[in-house]
Amino acid sequence: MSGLSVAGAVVTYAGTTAVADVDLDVAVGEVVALLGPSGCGKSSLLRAVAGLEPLTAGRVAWDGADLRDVPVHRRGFGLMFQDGQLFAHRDVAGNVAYGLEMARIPAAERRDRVDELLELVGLAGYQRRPVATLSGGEQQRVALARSLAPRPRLLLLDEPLSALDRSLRERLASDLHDILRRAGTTSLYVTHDHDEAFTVADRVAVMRAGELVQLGSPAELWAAPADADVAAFLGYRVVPARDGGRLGLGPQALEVVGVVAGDSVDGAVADDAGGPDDRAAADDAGASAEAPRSAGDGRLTGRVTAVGFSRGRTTVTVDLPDWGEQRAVAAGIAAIGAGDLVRLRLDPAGVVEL
Ligand SMILES: Nc1ncnc2c1ncn2[C@@H]1O[C@H](COP(=O)(O)OP(=O)(O)OP(=O)(O)O)[C@@H](O)[C@H]1O
Repeated sequence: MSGLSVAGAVVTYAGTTAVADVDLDVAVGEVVALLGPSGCGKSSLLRAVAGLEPLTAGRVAWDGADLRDVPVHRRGFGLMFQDGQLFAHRDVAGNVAYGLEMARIPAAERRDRVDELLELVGLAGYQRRPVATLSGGEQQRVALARSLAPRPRLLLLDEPLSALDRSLRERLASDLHDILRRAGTTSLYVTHDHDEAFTVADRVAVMRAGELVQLGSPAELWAAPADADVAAFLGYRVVPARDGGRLGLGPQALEVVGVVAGDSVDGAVADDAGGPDDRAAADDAGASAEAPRSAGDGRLTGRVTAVGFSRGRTTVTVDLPDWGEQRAVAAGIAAIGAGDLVRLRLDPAGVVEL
């Protein structure tokens, strides 16, 4: 079985092109995320796969069979949206059983399947709860159970977590990863959040202005973003490199290795950090209280403008010559404050050349 195949897909609205010539395959059992900023065409592509939006050109096929003339409800695809759109007058079990009733599954079998699904989504025992008494996260778990119940051959999820707050979103994204794998459900997952895409998906398709600009596993995308825009969208800070090109600094790329006593920054230093191959900068850990050397020795020095604390680590914002304000981690530096002059290490593993 070959799964989903999208070829040359174009979606237009009154002359505006929302999806421009997209090719995308999703293998059976695979979870692929469509990732991109608002308005880039993710939902339009998802809706075209569902059959909710007509294709202006191209084709959508499942297991090699063109779905052009197959209406939405006959595609065997499940749908889940940001707002789970639960039936308020039904309890949790009634919601999960909905698709099974439509498919005329016998009552006893329905009950077993509902129990199994609630167990899978972490809501065992919730069968009789009115949905209005559930938290937002629980409601989305019910919505997920409901869309998985009829065993869709493809599950289409459109920003299923975006109405939830961040910590809940992170936890549910990781649960979703496990649930979709355990259910073995082939899935296409729309999100504008790179962390969510990386957590949930096997492969991520980055979209921009209607086009698919890069497709790869989270590790592949992170290791080699297609261009500066993709890098920035994935969370890299794009800065100029000394060769006239650009570098992407990952969130852990800069580490404070010491506070410089007194003195001012002696010459521009940012252009001495050449990037991943600049081992001189990387090796420069250690000494903590000496004046910066002159430009050319591969050291980075900058002035702290703000100090924060995030997930158990001290982070600082440092103003660097040529690179402006950048975030750096400051593990193990006890006393550090705004105004301090600090020396930093550039970790080559956290930097990409663009
Ligand atoms: N029904 C419609 N009629 C006209 N234009 C539309 C319609 N739906 C979407 N568009 C336009 O098509 C483009 C792509 O929209 P789409 O919703 O697919 O993007 P998206 O990446 O999913 O964005 P978001 O995350 O904000 O939903 C946008 O410019 C949007 O304004």
